[in-house]
Amino acid sequence: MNKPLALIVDDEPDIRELLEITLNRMAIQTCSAENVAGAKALLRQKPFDLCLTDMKLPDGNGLELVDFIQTLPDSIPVAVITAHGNMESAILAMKKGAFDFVSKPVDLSALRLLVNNALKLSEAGSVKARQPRDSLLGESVIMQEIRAKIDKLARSQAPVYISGESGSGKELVARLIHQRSSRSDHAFVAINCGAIPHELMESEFFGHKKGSFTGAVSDKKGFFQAAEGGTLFLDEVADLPLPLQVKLLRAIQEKKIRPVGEQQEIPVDIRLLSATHKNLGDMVKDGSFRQDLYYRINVIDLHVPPLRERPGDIPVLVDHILVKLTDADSQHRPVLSASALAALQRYHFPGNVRELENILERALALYDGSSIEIDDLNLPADSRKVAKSQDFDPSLGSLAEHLEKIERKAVTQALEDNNWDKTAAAEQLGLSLRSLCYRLKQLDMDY
Ligand SMILES: Nc1ncnc2c1ncn2[C@@H]1O[C@H](COP(=O)(O)OP(=O)(O)OP(=O)(O)O)[C@@H](O)[C@H]1O
Repeated sequence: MNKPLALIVDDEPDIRELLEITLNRMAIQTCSAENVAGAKALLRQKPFDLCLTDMKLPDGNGLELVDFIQTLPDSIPVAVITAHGNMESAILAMKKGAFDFVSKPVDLSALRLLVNNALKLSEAGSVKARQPRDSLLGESVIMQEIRAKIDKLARSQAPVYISGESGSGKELVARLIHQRSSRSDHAFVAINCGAIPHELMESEFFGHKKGSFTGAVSDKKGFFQAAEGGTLFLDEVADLPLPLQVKLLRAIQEKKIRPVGEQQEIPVDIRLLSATHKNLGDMVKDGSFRQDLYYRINVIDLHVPPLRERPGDIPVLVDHILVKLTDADSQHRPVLSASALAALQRYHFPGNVRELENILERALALYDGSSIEIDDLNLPADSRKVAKSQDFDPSLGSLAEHLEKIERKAVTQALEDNNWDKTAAAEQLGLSLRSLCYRLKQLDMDY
């Protein structure tokens, strides 16, 4: 098998040499450049598997190379070498598509981990070819965009902050990023930060040594060590108490943890994903969430929109859930009447996909065995009224056309009610301003 080929870009000969020796010992061939121009020329000539670049170069900076590599037909993993403590440039590089960073002075064991992760990424198409075990369903434009973003993010080590309402699919998104990444052979550890008693948090996160406190009867590994080599998903990250936020920030920044009662720090290799249904930005403003931690975990932001903003996803979700709940194949699953489906598409789903699962589970217990009707869904009375008055009649057009008509009517009504003030109309419709603008564009009603 051919040895992988890495490009090293640094203007300091000593550092170039150190990196070359380290990589050569890992059976990786290397080429070096001392500036941006030289690096670009080599990148055009040779099929590299990886690039390691210093940030400060005589004729420019490493970010230019990160940008340049994204434009190549076969983009390769690129990691930046940053001055110690300069998290800003590391974060900026990851936002631009660098898959990770290492800080100076370069810790060789951290470098080896990084290089191994990078090379797993470039194993010919292995990431893309890997079959996902879970799938994020939905044919709406926004869901297609989210799936494409997941594929892209799976190739990076950057922390991702997933926002969205409860039950909208944030954990599923996190699992998919992990399953499609080079870390998928290691653990995906999902933690609900709101469910851990505050006094146990430090030991749960970082582990403890036997005898370090009453009740510590043996050494215990924490979540970080459980996720070693894999992904740590912090759900409800907004619920972390301030003292733990400080410790978490340190662990992420240094890539090291110190178990309770232990003198030595232990290096850890995890990818951090986090989520919450709360508004972390507001919490930073009111001082209940640390700005520096927010900045660090929110390198890449991925928003999962509520189900009511993508009613077009409901049919495929219904099919999937009914198959899952009844263990039937897709041809023998129970079916929904057209009016029941239309009612679901009108419903505002405060509990999102999780609520849809519950509604269907209940309906399966109630329906008469032929098809699931509106009454079997047990939706709140007001949403049923609307649905009945707007029943779907297939002779008048397709379901998509029918839904578009309803949507157009509701949007126009809200704009008229609010004197064409988009912000107020969005509020009335229970949408963010951004989603209203997006919908206006889709409906060709942009003004
Ligand atoms: N697009 C989707 N395709 C298939 N299943 C989905 C989709 N979105 C959500 N689900 C399912 O809905 C349920 C809730 O999703 P998930 O737990 O990921 O939501 P969440 O946003 O993390 O919720 P919470 O904020 O309460 O933790 C899960 O069973 C998940 O598999």
